[in-house]
Amino acid sequence: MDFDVLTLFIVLAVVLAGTIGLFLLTGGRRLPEGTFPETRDADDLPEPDGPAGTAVAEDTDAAPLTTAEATAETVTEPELSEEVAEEAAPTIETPEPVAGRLARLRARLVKSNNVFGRSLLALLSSDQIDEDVWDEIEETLLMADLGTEPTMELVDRLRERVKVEGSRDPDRVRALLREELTTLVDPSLDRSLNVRAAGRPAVVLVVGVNGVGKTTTVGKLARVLVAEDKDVLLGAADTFRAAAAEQLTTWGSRVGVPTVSRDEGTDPASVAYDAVAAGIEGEVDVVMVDTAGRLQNKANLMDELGKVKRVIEKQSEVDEVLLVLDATTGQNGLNQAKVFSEVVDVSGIVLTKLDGTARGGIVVAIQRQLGVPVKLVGLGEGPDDLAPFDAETFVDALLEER
Ligand SMILES: Nc1nc2c(ncn2[C@@H]2O[C@H](COP(=O)(O)OP(=O)(O)OP(=O)(O)O)[C@@H](O)[C@H]2O)c(=O)[nH]1
Repeated sequence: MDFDVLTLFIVLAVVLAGTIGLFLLTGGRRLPEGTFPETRDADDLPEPDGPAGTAVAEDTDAAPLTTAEATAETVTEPELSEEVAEEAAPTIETPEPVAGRLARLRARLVKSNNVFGRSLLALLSSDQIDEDVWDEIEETLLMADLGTEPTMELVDRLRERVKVEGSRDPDRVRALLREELTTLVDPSLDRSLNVRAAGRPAVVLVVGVNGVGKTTTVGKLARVLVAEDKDVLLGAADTFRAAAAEQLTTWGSRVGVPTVSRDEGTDPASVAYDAVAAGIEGEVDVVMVDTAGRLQNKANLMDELGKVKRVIEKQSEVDEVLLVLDATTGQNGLNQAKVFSEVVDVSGIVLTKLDGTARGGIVVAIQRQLGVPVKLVGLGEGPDDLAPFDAETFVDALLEER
């Protein structure tokens, strides 16, 4: 009898202990069979109905838990994920749309450059165009950095046409000047940017002397490309100054574009190589490589630039080599353009700071000397102050009445 009581007592104790243990393990919730989540990737889970996460937020008290609910509870820490989301999503700027940007920049071009056009018009409309007037016209063209040869050519053409037509009517004179200037600026040149490549990113290399606006141009151009829905990656191959890489990174991050940069003093060719490799790996549309400013008469620096291009070419063609020239340096830019072209085969010119000068004639001089088209113009320090160059718009802006 004593033995039976003892056995019963032991059995009851074991059952009670088991029940308490189970209760503690399950936290008091009833778990339906086969629904307890093992840790697994979210990808393995069935799609919950409705927007992600809402079911968990609304249903926490209801039993039983579904697999998705239970897993979400295990894996997701809402406060933590909100913090991460905030940190990972900085405010991305939306670049100015093309139409608005171009209208604004055209007005700026008119403002700084039509002094040149208007004085030409005034001279050509004068009652009597004697030798003094022709000398003044010549001087105006030279002052605008048109270059000697194009100036002589234009004056000859104008002399001839004014003589034949004999008209001083301002509208007629404007039309005539417009035609001749447009011919000089050459609307037939292909000014499109080569930023499309089949099966790989297009590679753009940006070069020039110090302080002309290379980094700014890369930043502005990245915005233009982002506005055109292109995936862009930047390479900071200006390793002379740490600040240059920071400047570029800032430009990029403002529009959500990543930048590959390395420590100051790193071989710029290796940074360029890494940037292009990252672009290929990430399957971006365009990789733009910024380089350090260098004087065209420093042979070692020009050799270094040649090496940057050659090293990139180990894994990709370079589709566009943009030489950035400061319009305010006038004819000086021509020497730079010549030497850079010999070293890296320049395919397009970016003429910056055209907002600060009435020397728009440099466009003609450069194209003549190099046979390379001006493709872009910088018209201010603002992020959206870069415009594609168009011969007719440019000439119209020169001759526009304000
Ligand atoms: N007004 C005006 N300023 C410009 C334009 N483009 C660039 N700048 C200014 O020119 C200065 C030099 O620009 P950066 O982009 O740093 O020139 P950089 O060629 O990269 O300079 P380095 O790397 O030192 O050779 C900056 O103050 C720019 O804001 C432009 O189109 N108009």
